[in-house]
Amino acid sequence: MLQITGLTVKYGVGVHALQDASVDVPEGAVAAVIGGNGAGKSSLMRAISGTLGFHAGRVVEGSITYDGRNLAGLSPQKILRLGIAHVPEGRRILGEMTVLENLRAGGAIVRSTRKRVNALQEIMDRFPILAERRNQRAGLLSGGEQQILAIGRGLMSSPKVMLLDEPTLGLSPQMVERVADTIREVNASGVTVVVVEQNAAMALGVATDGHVIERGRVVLSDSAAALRDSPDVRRLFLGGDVDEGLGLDAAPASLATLTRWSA
Ligand SMILES: Nc1ncnc2c1ncn2[C@@H]1O[C@H](COP(=O)(O)OP(=O)(O)OP(=O)(O)O)[C@@H](O)[C@H]1O
Repeated sequence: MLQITGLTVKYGVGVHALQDASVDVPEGAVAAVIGGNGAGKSSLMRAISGTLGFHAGRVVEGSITYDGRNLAGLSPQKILRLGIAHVPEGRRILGEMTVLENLRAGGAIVRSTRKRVNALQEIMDRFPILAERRNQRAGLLSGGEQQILAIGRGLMSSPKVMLLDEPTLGLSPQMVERVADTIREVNASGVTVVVVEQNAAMALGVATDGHVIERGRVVLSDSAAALRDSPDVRRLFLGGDVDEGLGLDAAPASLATLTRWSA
């Protein structure tokens, strides 16, 4: 469904954030992209959603195709209309606005009023916490609730693909579990998900496929189950048994090199 081939991304004149990165995301998958700080994970998401320009970045080589269509040169609005929603790192909730206003903002670009009303109802039904707090200022929600709101806002455009950038950053273990369940629900409703995480245990716990990025290069791609079982991935990214609870035992990703994979 989404094919990233030989992608090289640069910021300014010097910084290579991604080099020759290739990732295939089949329809219906949950693809986890894991790696340490500064590995290039957010840059991959920005490249897909066409938002690199907001960060003074650009694709200098390679291609991204979605349902066979090359996304090169398309605006973020056009990519959103085609069915790819990006929930960026940091959630970007409008804290002074209500939960409802935040959700409506998510559908503003792509939907008719009638479709927006229907989407809103579906999201309220799916996430009771958002329905209960619909008229409260979004800034009063907990971090985890704000993440669920950010996901709900992304769903307002009825995407076929959702890009989630660090959805569990700064959340309590209980909230990490809740966000993981939300990702599963979103996927079960037919949305293909790409989730970028430093919490590798959470990401590989919900994913079907996984990709390890190290210093701008995709050094390993396999099924999530194979990555969970890989001694190297366990040592570098998991630090515990993922089956024992979504990331609760996870050590932060090590920046130790994975050179033998990148050879
Ligand atoms: N707007 C920018 N201008 C210049 N360099 C940038 C910019 N954004 C990211 N970079 C650099 O590009 C590289 C990849 O960054 P990116 O944010 O994609 O990594 P990441 O894996 O998402 O890291 P993190 O988990 O810390 O967000 C890093 O060296 C980073 O410093």
